[in-house]
Amino acid sequence: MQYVSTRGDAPALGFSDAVLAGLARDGGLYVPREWPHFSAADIRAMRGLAYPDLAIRVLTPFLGGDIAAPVFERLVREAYATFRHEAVCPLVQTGKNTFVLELFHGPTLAFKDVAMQLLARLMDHVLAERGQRATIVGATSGDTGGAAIDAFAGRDRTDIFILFPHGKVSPVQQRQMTTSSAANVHALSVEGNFDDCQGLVKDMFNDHAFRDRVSLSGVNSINWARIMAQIVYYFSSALSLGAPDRPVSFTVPTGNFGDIFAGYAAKRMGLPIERLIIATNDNDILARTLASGEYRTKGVFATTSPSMDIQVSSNFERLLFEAAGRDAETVTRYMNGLKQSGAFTIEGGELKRIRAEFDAGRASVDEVAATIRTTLEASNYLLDPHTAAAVHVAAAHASGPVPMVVLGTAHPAKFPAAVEAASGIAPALPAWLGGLMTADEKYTTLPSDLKMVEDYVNRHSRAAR
Ligand SMILES: Cc1ncc(COP(=O)(O)O)c(C=O)c1O
Ligand SMILES: N[C@@H](CCOP(=O)(O)O)C(=O)O
Repeated sequence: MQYVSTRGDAPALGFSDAVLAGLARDGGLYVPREWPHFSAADIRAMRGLAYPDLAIRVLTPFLGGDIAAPVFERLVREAYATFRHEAVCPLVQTGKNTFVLELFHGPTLAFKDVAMQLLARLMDHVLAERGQRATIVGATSGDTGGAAIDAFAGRDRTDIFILFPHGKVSPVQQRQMTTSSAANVHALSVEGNFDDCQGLVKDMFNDHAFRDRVSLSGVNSINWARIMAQIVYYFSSALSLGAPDRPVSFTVPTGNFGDIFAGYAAKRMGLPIERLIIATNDNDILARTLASGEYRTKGVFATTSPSMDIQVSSNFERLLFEAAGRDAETVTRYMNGLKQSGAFTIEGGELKRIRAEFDAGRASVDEVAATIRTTLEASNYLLDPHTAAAVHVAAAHASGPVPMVVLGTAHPAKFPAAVEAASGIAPALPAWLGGLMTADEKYTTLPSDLKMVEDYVNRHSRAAR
């Protein structure tokens, strides 16, 4: 299996190289050259597999032989042994034909753990085989950072630098990043918003001299392995609901478009997915884009679902590549428009292809709060604000006999203030995270300035030459 860049101007890479590369050298994102495909019989044969076994079955075609089968199997089993639920990603019924797929039973209580626990082990393995070190730089609106720090803390071959927006993440999220005592962990509080942090990370990748000097790698969903690992839970949940003999729809709380792109990938691989529904909060650029065909950034609003407070939705580029028939020139033109004027217009045929697979809706802060309250009353189920945004949007798209699965992306205890204000219940952190809110914090505050951030990384990375 080879991976190609959405901008068409970077060399195609094998799996291990694509994992280490993160962003392609032409600024694009790697996607598999072709989608592996499972027949209905293949999918039927996956029924009853435990989550790690399913992950091995679904993901092996992406490896292209780069990782030996027994090694991959060990890494997968170790990754999912860190989860506190036997099913890893259990499916819970919350309504007549509606379900929440709980993705928050990993070490940091968000769906990011599902991919990050595997990615850290994969990277470590590849670096060890090659006798190399890497510098990992990541941007977070709250959850990726904590998950990455948990997964990479103490690993000798990597130093990890996480940029989070100063004062714009929840206290629990901040402490998951700032209380690590591992010497290879660097939490950087950037004076800006998430888009600024993500822009800095992409600029570091596009500064090739810097990139090569520090052996830069990325763990945001620009990294193909992040998307890849997230494909598995679409299979696990659809199988529980009768796939391949019964279609399923998914509503996904969306920011950077990574999680829902994994659903699109699952569909391309043969999983019978009826609709993929993008749920946004007040930062509704994707809902506006699907409605109008124009992708136009405007200011970021602070909401009660901070991890979705995003305007530049990185993985939408991967979908544009597919919708444009894999025409990298079209994608490059769109992305240049975005860089120059903060906007681009999607052409008719592409928009039609996107609308054929996706719907979109938005939940305001008030609608999120009302959904937390009404779901608790009706189903005795406490939602976090991100999942609540999706439950609100899903209600408008539920269609007859097709089950609707909402991706439950975070545990309510990560956002206790918003959840308590909405429901009157202050969700407690699990006992094993009990010391988090009293542990000492360690982080560095930096302006949103490329040179200053690069200088910091350069001085603190053991991979820097
Ligand atoms: C809790 C939560 N829900 C939803 C999202 C949106 O996911 P994605 O960025 O993959 O669209 C995020 C951030 O990524 C998140 O942390
Ligand atoms: N919501 C994310 C933003 C980064 O997304 P990623 O999936 O590209 O890592 C977060 O919580 O940090």
